[in-house]
Amino acid sequence: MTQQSFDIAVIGGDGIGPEVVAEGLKVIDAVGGDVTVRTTEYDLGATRWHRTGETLPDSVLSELRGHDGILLGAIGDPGVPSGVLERGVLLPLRFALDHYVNLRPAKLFPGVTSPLADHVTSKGLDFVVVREGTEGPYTGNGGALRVGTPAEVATEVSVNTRFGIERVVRDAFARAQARPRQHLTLVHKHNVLTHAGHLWRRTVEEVGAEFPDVETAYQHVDAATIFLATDPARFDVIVTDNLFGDIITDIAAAVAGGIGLAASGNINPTRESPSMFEPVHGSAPDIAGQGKADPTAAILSASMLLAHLGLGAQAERVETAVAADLAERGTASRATSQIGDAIAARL
Ligand SMILES: NC(=O)c1ccc[n+]([C@@H]2O[C@H](COP(=O)([O-])OP(=O)(O)OC[C@H]3O[C@@H](n4cnc5c(N)ncnc54)[C@H](O)[C@@H]3O)[C@@H](O)[C@H]2O)c1
Ligand SMILES: CC(C)[C@H](C(=O)O)[C@@H](O)C(=O)O
Ligand SMILES: [Mg+2]
Repeated sequence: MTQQSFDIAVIGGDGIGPEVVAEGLKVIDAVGGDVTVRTTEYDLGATRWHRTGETLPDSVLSELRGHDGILLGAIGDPGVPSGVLERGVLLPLRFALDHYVNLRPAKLFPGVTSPLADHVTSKGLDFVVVREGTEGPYTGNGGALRVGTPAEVATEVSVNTRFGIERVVRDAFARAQARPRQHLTLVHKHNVLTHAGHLWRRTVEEVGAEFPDVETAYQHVDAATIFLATDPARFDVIVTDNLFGDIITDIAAAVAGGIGLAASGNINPTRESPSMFEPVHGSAPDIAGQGKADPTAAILSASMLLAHLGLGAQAERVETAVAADLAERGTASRATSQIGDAIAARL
């Protein structure tokens, strides 16, 4: 078999980011075989900002574009004003690299304890959220007037384009079509957000005509949170906007065994720019530096990266090793590096 080699950019970032990414890299190394993964580390986040005042320099962005994929830990730090790094590093990466599919699987692995009752989880919990990644209220379309006065006004306009919705909806339908259940739920709030909501609803109806095998459903986002907590088995693929997707994927992570297990991919399906894989969680300042963050989400994100590179067999091996580790782990608390070592050892 021919040796395959890939160039991966690594952004540890802030807080527990570098701690969990190190374990993801350990696992990628352990996959070995005829795959060579060269990694280049990029220093982005609070440390760089304190040192230089920079968030995401153009030169770094253009170097990142030259890689086959990006593995990221987390961005955000309590020592930096809120939003500076999130809006200065993380979102510019997702926007500039046109990561319009933010893919967030939620699956309850055997042996993992969910906060949901057994009779709820016995029906299964295995769905994927396709979160739009480049639009909605995230675009920065807004502003503030008369700041600090009693007459202050602030706006954050949600931007929804037919182009942006259609491409992510088509991707979600294709994913639903390829899954055994062939079911897609649109989550929005078209009873109140009538302009954006109806555009999403019509787009789902129209694109859906191209996927006659896929059954569709609709849920308002508030009701969707009920069913995520009481009957997650009803979901197969969920498609939703950027902000609703952010919120429901933290709930999805919680019911699937915890935020330490939830992986994600910021994907550019056209492959015109590298996709970026990262845990759903953030920099967890409350536990940073203590070696107790769960690196499983970062390891599963690394596995999604391998799959994206066309290394499906290797990705499956990682997922199998993670499943075995989770089944054995029980409620024992283990250090970040011990979990990474145990999963790598299974490979
Ligand atoms: N993609 C990202 O880079 C990303 C995602 C979410 C939040 N953030 C940023 O991270 C910072 C902290 O945000 P937050 O506190 O709202 O969310 P968070 O996800 O960092 O933490 C929420 C809770 O989950 C726990 N937690 C998170 N990851 C864990 C892990 N791997 N193992 C065990 N426990 C874990 C934390 O200890 C905390 O109690 C903020 O600056 C935020 O903007 C970044
Ligand atoms: C940090 C923040 C910008 C980010 C988001 O809202 O997308 C995070 O919460 C996530 O879920 O990746
Ligand atoms: Mg989030």
